[in-house]
Amino acid sequence: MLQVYLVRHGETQWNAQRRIQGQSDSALTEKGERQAEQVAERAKTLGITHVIASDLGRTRRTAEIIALACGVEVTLDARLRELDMGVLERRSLDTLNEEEEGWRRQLVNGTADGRIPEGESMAEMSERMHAALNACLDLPEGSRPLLVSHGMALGCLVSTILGLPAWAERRLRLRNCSISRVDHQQSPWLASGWVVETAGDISHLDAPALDELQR
Ligand SMILES: O=C(O)[C@@H](CO)OP(=O)(O)O
Repeated sequence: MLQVYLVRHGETQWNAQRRIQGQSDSALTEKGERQAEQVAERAKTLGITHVIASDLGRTRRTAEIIALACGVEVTLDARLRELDMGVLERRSLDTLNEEEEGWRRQLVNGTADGRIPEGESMAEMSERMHAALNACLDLPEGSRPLLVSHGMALGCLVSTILGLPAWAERRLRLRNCSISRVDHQQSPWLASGWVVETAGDISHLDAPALDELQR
């Protein structure tokens, strides 16, 4: 049975400032670097054979720290990027006007194909995230990959594996450097395919970051 570990990157400057990143980027904070070290220590005990990361800077940096601890190289996969948040990228959550806040909320309230202007829908992101996860099935027998991605992207992946709609992702709190695990099982009696073993585990962190919406 293939086990795949899912890690959100460490806290960034813009997470701490409540600024929207999407496919734009900001550097890890000092706390984010420490979180990455702590998740790397945990990863070292898990027998990780591959570290595969979104190609954005914050995930690359987190992945490099984890890969070094695990003695493997980082592979980049752009399908693991955060949702493209179009015209709202780089904006502070606290400066959105009513119309802009409406666009943002459409993403998480079930509006069919809701998207921020010039951005991506949850359904589109779900499709590319599942493609990246399914690519792990082609790794050699005995592989144990760890994917480094983003809050909404991983939330959407885990939600849809559970059978929830892609926009239910905010019902899952995936904090910076949390670990989730999904397994691919083939069973004649139980659901075949991906199952969620654990989601949002932060027991390896000494001081978990607040989610940017909680701040
Ligand atoms: O893009 C962002 O601003 C946030 C949204 O949750 O995602 P992440 O920090 O996980 O990249």
